[in-house]
Amino acid sequence: MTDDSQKQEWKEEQNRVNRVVEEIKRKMGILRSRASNLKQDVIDIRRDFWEDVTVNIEEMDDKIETEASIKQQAEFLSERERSHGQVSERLDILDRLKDSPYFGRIDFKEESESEEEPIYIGLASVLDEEEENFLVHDWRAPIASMYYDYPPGPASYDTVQGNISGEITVKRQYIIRNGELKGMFDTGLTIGDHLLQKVLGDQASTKMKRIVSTIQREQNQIIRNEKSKVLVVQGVAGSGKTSAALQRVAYLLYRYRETLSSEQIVLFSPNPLFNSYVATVLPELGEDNMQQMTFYQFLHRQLDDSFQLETPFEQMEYYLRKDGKDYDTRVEAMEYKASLDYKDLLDRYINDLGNEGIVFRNISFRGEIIISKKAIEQYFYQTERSLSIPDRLEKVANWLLLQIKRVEQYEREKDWVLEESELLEKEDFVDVHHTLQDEQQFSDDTFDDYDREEELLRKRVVANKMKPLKVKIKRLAFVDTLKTFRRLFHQYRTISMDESIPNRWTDICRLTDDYLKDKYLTWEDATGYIYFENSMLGFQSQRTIQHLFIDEAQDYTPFQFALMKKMYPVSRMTLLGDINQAIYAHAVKEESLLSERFSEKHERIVLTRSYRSTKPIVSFTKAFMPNGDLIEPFERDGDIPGLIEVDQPEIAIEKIVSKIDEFLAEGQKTIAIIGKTMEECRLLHAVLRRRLPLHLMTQETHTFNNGIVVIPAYLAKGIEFDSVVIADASDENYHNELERNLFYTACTRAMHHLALFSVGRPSRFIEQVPKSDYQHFKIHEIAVRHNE
Ligand SMILES: Nc1ncnc2c1ncn2[C@@H]1O[C@H](COP(=O)(O)OP(=O)(O)OP(=O)(O)O)[C@@H](O)[C@H]1O
Repeated sequence: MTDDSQKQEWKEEQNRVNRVVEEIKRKMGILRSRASNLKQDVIDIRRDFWEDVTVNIEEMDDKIETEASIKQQAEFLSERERSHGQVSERLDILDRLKDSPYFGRIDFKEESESEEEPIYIGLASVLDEEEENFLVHDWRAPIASMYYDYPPGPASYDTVQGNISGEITVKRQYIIRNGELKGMFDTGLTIGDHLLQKVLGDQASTKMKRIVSTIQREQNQIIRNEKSKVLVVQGVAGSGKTSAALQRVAYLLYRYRETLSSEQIVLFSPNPLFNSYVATVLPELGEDNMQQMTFYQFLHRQLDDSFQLETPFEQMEYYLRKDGKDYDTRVEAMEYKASLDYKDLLDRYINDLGNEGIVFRNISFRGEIIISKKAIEQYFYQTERSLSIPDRLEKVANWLLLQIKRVEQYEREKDWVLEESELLEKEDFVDVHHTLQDEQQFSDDTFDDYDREEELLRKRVVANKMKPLKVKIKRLAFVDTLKTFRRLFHQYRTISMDESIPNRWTDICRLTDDYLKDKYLTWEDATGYIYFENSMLGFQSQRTIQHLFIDEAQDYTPFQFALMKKMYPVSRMTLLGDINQAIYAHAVKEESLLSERFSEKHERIVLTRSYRSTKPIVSFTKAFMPNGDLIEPFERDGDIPGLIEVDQPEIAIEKIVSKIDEFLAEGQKTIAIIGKTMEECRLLHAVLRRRLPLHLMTQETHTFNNGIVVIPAYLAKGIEFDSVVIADASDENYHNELERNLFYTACTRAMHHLALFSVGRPSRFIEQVPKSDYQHFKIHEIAVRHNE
């Protein structure tokens, strides 16, 4: 193309941008006036609400009419509010589009057509003034999929009517800012390295970015996958798993907008910090956020307040300290209780409980046992054995409610009832009075009014008193689930040792019971207990949830996954994770959800390209991971990582401070000093806070700001920083297999710079990295003295 024709083309493209922006602005004008009319409507309806409804509650007919009138008015109001909400959302999207209406274009010639048609792709669709043709297609529209899937040449896409094929003659990318064309590239197979280079070279932020303009082909397969009930994504660090997951949510909400809403989607995230990190992506894409929670929150909300639940991070700290009480026993318990073998053991126990062993509670009223646990037990074990335990308990509950009715009749005659009737609420008296009046309409007999009133009052007193008891019975609180669960660790303590039972089983039983006695649930016990409780009392399944996303899926145990399947029985699942970032104790022995042997029927997508970090950082980190050669860096240049080895912690601190000063001088915005444990981080924070402005991130931290943070590796999961400092990369700190993964996780948080410090011998993992891939400085005391 000659210079002139290039200029001409640029001009034409800019003219088109202008036309589209004009149309967007015109539409915004219309919407603004619609929004203001709707707002005025809402204000008027609210102000005049009670004037516009006919309120008359004297007669039954009037009452019904009044209710209908209120309902109609309320519906009218909520319809206006809803419309106002929709118009505002559309305005928000158009506002974003007016600065950058599209980012891509393909010229597509359908097989049956003679001419190609340019398809412009942006964040959302825009129609022309006549509302007939698309000026911009939503990136999630079926036709837009070709932009992500094909280079110029033959291409096709699926529609509800079937597959449409043809040829892409042009594939182009744009950078448009404030309505001005800043860049334009014709691209080949991958979506322009140009643009990707630029986006990836930008600084990290405390909020995750959307990636719609540069989605890669393999990521697009995840985003648009509709076939699989269970989709497993194994992707190396920084390969865009979380990004793909979030764009997938946006895609699904668009694709199934008639039937799917954001409340029907749940994302399980690794820590509370991550929740806020990803919270802005969907709103920026014009969609509402899905429900987000950590697995800890999920389990915690199912326990009553009397339990104290250990967090996974506390378990991790215990594991990493390596010197806790009963350490070996507990570690073995962590491994075993993660497994499906343990779930089988629980199932076996639950099955046995169908014949004997459930511990029940006495039912007491006013300090007296009214139905003994023995009687409940007898009743339970007489019920039909072929029924499930929850069904049998339901029968017991019904029986108990009948018994309670009898007790109620009997209690009504007692003296305490009359005394307490004086404490009744005013409404109770009014109610009783009304009942009496109603009764009198049908009888002339008035001489026993007084007796009848007392009778009604007594009934009321006893009913009020019994109410909480009935509620508890309906909730099956007469089963002592905890005691029944604890029995397992007594009853099965000397269980015949099959292969799956761990060697330290007897000790595990003792230790488990010690914790449970104090109502302390260790993290490894939480899933088992909740599974047990739900199996006994009936699963509280969430049938409305259609899609479940599990990020960092490698950290979930097979048992946890089995529990989720029970809790979300109709949900499709997208599991995303990286086997190399498995950092929990159970991962040592147990099958991961991401391994090839994962027993669930699933479709698997593997992502091997790492986008987050510069090529030198990826080369450094892949060198010490098994199968690291499968990790492909994205071609983005940067400094090679530097390791400073010292023999005194004080010198390490000095060096860390000067490194961070360097980063700050370069204008780096987010800097993380990553430690292995919280204890290490607290120490670092205590020493460094006098020298640097920094924040300590703990498991309670829910948000973070630009600047310097001190954070343990396990809390930095899923997030990224411009520069990362590994505070102590010594062999003492990182030498076993889980520590390898922890170290990998920590280093791969860096986008642009990675600096490591080691007090004493550097980790054996660093020794696996070719010398040419990092700079190694040794500063020993002698040398320092010498320098002085
Ligand atoms: N197609 C893409 N276009 C632009 N940026 C991308 C793309 N894919 C990934 N990225 C960027 O790469 C970085 C890593 O992405 P993301 O956090 O989704 O990866 P991940 O696989 O979940 O990482 P990890 O497992 O290490 O937490 C982010 O900054 C993201 O914006």
